[in-house]
Amino acid sequence: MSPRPTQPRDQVRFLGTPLPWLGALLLLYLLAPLGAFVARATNAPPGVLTAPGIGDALTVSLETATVATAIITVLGVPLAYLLAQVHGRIATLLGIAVQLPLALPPLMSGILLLYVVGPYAPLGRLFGGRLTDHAAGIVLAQVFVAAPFLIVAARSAFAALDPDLADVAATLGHGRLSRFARVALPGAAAGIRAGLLLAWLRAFGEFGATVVLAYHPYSLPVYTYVQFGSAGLDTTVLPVAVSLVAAVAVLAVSHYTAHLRLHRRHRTALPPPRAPRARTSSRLTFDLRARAGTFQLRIAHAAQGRHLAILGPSGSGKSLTLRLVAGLATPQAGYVRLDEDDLTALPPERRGVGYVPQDASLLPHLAVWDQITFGPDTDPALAVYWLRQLHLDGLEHRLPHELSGGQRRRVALARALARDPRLLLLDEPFTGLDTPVRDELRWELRRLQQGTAPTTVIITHDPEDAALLADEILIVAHGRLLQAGDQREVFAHPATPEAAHLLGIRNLHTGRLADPRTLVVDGTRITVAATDLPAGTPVTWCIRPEDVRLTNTGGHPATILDTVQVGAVTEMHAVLANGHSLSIAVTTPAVPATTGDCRIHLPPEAITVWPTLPRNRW
Ligand SMILES: Nc1ncnc2c1ncn2[C@@H]1O[C@H](COP(=O)(O)OP(=O)(O)OP(=O)(O)O)[C@@H](O)[C@H]1O
Repeated sequence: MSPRPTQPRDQVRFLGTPLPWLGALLLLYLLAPLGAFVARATNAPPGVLTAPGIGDALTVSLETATVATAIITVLGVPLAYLLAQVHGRIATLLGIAVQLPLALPPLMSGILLLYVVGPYAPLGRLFGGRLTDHAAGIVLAQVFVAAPFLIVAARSAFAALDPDLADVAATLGHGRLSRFARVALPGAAAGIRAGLLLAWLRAFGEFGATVVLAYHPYSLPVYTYVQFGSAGLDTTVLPVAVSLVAAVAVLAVSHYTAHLRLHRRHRTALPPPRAPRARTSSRLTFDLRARAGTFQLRIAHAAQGRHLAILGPSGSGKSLTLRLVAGLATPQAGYVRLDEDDLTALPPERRGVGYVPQDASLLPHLAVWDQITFGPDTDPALAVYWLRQLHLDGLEHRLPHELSGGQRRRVALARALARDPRLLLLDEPFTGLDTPVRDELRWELRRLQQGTAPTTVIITHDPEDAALLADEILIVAHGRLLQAGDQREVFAHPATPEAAHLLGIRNLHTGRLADPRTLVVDGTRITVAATDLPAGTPVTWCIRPEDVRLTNTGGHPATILDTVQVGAVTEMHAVLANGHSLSIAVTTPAVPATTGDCRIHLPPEAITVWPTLPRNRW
């Protein structure tokens, strides 16, 4: 989402505080010397505006600063990337080490460098003393003092990247180097550009280390120092003016290029579409043990169905399971198989698995067509097929921020499908979408599943997603499998109260068995299908709202407190005489909105009973 522009009212409020005055004070301090310089320069006697040798000094400074910045870029960007990847004590130590040159007075940095590249140091001798008092010495000094500016800025930019982008790129077939070049570099471009500018400016203005390491040839700052020392303040007017002009020119160019758009928009004609080749659906089998921090996951399943849903509460290990299957996380032990193929040892880019993370994770600098064909071996004809199937025609040139939430999800889906994966992994694909968009996309996905889409595994919190998009359900909680099986079977017979809760069954209560066929709930006796539990067992029981019947005779007295018509379903909130709440859902015939006394029938075969165990939670 793009940041909200500052409103004029906000600005007015800001102006009423002391903050602008504090900022203005610093700005005044920063600009005052420049103002004073301009005043002095305009009144300077004409004779001081000549400075023999200044052209050479300027050339030396421009060239050495540019070469130093090039070296800093080639070496510093990979170092910054590496530093953004490592964590812990080593990362902290490395971070401190690369920032040390910032803390040292440049003069001392020059002295330290002399120990390494000076004429009597081993490296200096190796180069016949040409690393000092030479342009090479200026470059070495500039690299030392200016490199931290790039490294610090680029490291922050790399660290701020959404890791899902690299994960998606991996599942699309991009190896490590390609992910660095195609995902990390463009993503961190703004930070790198800012770091480069700072590094160049710092290198251009470098004096302290340079004067120790390479007094000759004169760089512009050293030349200015020499002029000042030998002929006084007035003779520095021209060198200072030249420095200012050069710095302002570089800042202006940088400012202009910062607004140039890095992204490309697709302009060529699309090829004719090609449908994915028909194939038998693959069966997923896995047995995985993994750790994430203190969290332990142990999950195994041999899928019988073609489409799996993993249902579970937040933090139960659903995403971790999906990432393990995709190869984006490493298990402590176990395997992942697709049919007879063992994927366990394969990196994500070679698993042939499509992955759609929770928030679509589109690359911000790529237009829709480039997103969909981002996989290195994506067939453009297949990409066009999915573009059309997912109703994205006409949006090819749009950038992610120009798409709606639903369109972004469609692009992410098309991108994963365009590589023709054998297995499609979807991590909560409808989160954050409003109901109509969610419904539309859900039915769209179901249509694709029934057609050409590959085997799918979908993670969801929503039982409706599972009912619509899976023929097999896995319920996980606390890193363990609670129940797995055919979708209808799991919905009809949840294995535990926690599973029932996750399946969205609302009428979940406790009671005690008077005998294997009679449940007592706060004095109300309810007949259940025969259980093999002994009399006196404390139990948890449930009945689906749609299984509760309104009746004229028999049943239990109850009071309807509220009735709501939700589409074709009438939902009622009732209480039994003992005060227990019950949800009732009636589809046909339409029930008039009503409240008041009634009688309800709880069919014994619709009631599920579990012995209450101390660890049962929902
Ligand atoms: N990098 C990590 N370091 C430490 N713990 C982690 C890490 N990644 C995940 N976890 C922990 O692992 C557990 C499982 O995480 P996971 O993302 O798989 O949950 P989830 O079931 O997908 O949850 P949600 O529905 O909220 O996305 C959580 O308790 C989480 O805090």
